[in-house]
Amino acid sequence: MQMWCVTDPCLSDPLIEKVHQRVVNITGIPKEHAEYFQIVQYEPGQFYRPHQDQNSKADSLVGVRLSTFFLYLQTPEAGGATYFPKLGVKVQAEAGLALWWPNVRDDLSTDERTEHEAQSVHEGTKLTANLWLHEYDFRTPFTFGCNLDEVGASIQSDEL
Ligand SMILES: O=C(O)CCC(=O)C(=O)O
Ligand SMILES: [Fe+2]
Repeated sequence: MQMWCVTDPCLSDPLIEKVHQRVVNITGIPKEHAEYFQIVQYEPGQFYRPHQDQNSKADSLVGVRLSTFFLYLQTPEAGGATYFPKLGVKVQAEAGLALWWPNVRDDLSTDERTEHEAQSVHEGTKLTANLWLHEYDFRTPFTFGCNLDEVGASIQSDEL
């Protein structure tokens, strides 16, 4: 199950604002450059195949998805790790932890090294949040109703 925190009451929730402000403090990437929090819940047997998060054209209005800020909100009882096969890094899902990784190289080409997968949850529920951080302002064109599919930042392209 997934949902986007793109309308009220979620969007202006003080906790969401506070978490986003912390992301801004850590990354230095302005709030407007972020997509909206995507909340994803995995039940036993659910996973997300290996992929790269960058899906937005470099010459698009919003630019590339520079990096991913990823939060674990609920710890599953078993399984559900995030695995970066090219880096040989596996992070066990644990509520309160956050990961921040780059999706592109300096020349804005996709950085295949940060390909990753959500491994299958075996027991319990895993709850997470993605926040994709763009090169340019994402929120203003989104608010004005620009068709972001056409500019390459399809906010609904991520599937479980
Ligand atoms: O849940 C995870 O461990 C990773 C999820 C992910 O890669 C995504 O939603 O793009
Ligand atoms: Fe991902």
